[in-house]
Order: sequence, then C-alpha cells, then structure tokens
Amino acid sequence: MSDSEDESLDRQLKIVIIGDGASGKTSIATRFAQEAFGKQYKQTIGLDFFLKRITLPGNLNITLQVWDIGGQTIGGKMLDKYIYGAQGVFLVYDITNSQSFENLEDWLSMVKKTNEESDVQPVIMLVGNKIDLEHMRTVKLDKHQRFCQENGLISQFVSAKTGDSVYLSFQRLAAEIVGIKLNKAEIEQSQRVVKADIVNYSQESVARTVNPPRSSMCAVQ
Ligand SMILES: Nc1nc2c(ncn2[C@@H]2O[C@H](COP(=O)(O)OP(=O)(O)OP(=O)(O)O)[C@@H](O)[C@H]2O)c(=O)[nH]1
Repeated sequence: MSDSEDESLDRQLKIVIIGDGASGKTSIATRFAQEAFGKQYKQTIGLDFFLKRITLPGNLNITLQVWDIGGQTIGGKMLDKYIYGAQGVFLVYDITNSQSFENLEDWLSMVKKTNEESDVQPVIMLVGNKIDLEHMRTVKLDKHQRFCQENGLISQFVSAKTGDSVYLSFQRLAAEIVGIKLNKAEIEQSQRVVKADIVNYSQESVARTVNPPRSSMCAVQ
C-alpha cells in the first residue's frame, strides 16, 4: 500500500494555526512537520498546509491536516473559510510581544464567529511561543492563565526554535479532540528539547533538518 493510500485510512483532523504576524506560526508548523527551524522571517502570504501523521496511545493513527494562515489576513475575506470546519485551533502569540497577546481577543472572536452556527466547536489551544526567550518575556504567566480560564482554552508554551513541547502541543490537541487522555510518561516523552540550538544561538545561520519524519507540504496563495 502506498503512503497516500495508507494515510487516507486514518482519521484526519483539520488544525488551523492563527495569531499575529511574526508570532511564530510558520516556525511551529515547520518544526512539527520537518523538525527544522529558520531564523529568517518570511511573511506567510495566504496559506500553507501540510499533512502529518501522529500516533496516539492505543496505536491510534491520526493524520493532522495543519493549516498555517498568514498573520496579515485577520481582516481578510478568506479567513473564515480557512477556519471553517477546523476541529482544532492553535491560537499563537509571542511571549515577548504584548501586542500579539492583546490581539488574541480578535483572533478568538473570529473563530467564534466562524463557528457560531455549527453544533461542534473546535478545541482551542492557547500557545505562548518563543519560551527560549524567557528573559525577554513581556506577557506575564497569570495573564496567559486567566485568558485560558476565561475562554475555556488548553494552555501550552512552546519554542519553535528549540523544538520544546512543539510535538507535544499537537499531540495534546489531537488527543483532546478525539477524547483520549495522555498519561505522564507520554507527555514527558514528547517534551523533547534540542538544547544545541540555544547554545549556538548567535552562530546558527542555517535551518537544520534532523531525521525528517514523513509529511507533505503545499502552499496556496
Ligand atoms: N527565538 C525564537 N524565535 C522564533 C521562534 N519562533 C519563531 N521565531 C522567529 O520569529 C520570526 C517570525 O516567525 P514566523 O514563523 O515566520 O512567524 P509567523 O507567525 O508565521 O508570521 P506570518 O507569516 O507573518 O504570519 C522569525 O524570525 C522566526 O525565526 C521561537 O520559538 N524562538
């Protein structure tokens, strides 16, 4: 059986990644899809998406269809179409950029508006990105927690740069959508940190690819 036939048998979940421009959406997606990170900022125009298979406890194979929407499109006419039908939403902000946190209200309203006539609401995860820059944090932890509580969001912190908790965040979101609880061992196993990226921060000039897992990526503009 070919890879694509194989994938079509899995349960597929649509996950959209939204948030302000430069909060790190593409970096999170790239880290998850290819285990790579690029330091240079290249604005996403329109939409990127890719498929990646993960396995949840009980040998449950899930194919995630991950959509990366350019941060500049919040006012765009197409945004509700991107979000429509998503079972999971990554609501991303940059912990060193307060404005990206303040703007989450708008992003959340957009998700709610898109789904107001739908019976099933997406599971939403609040993702504070760039935790490798903890020393530059401007969004306090309690603000993050309060926003989660007030809006019924799952809380997660990640670093697309080091890879810290990126795989875990997708795994947690998928598990929540299909109604599976991850145990402590599974969570710890997914909480991988690539420490070398932090140590070599100033010297790093090229994106690295470490054992790229199977995934496919497309771009629509
Ligand atoms: N230090 C650090 N930098 C990051 C991290 N994630 C992303 N960046 C950097 O932040 C900048 C923006 O990242 P992108 O992934 O392009 O942001 P985006 O949200 O996709 O931006 P748009 O395409 O405009 O929506 C780039 O220079 C990245 O290298 C992180 O976890 N840590």
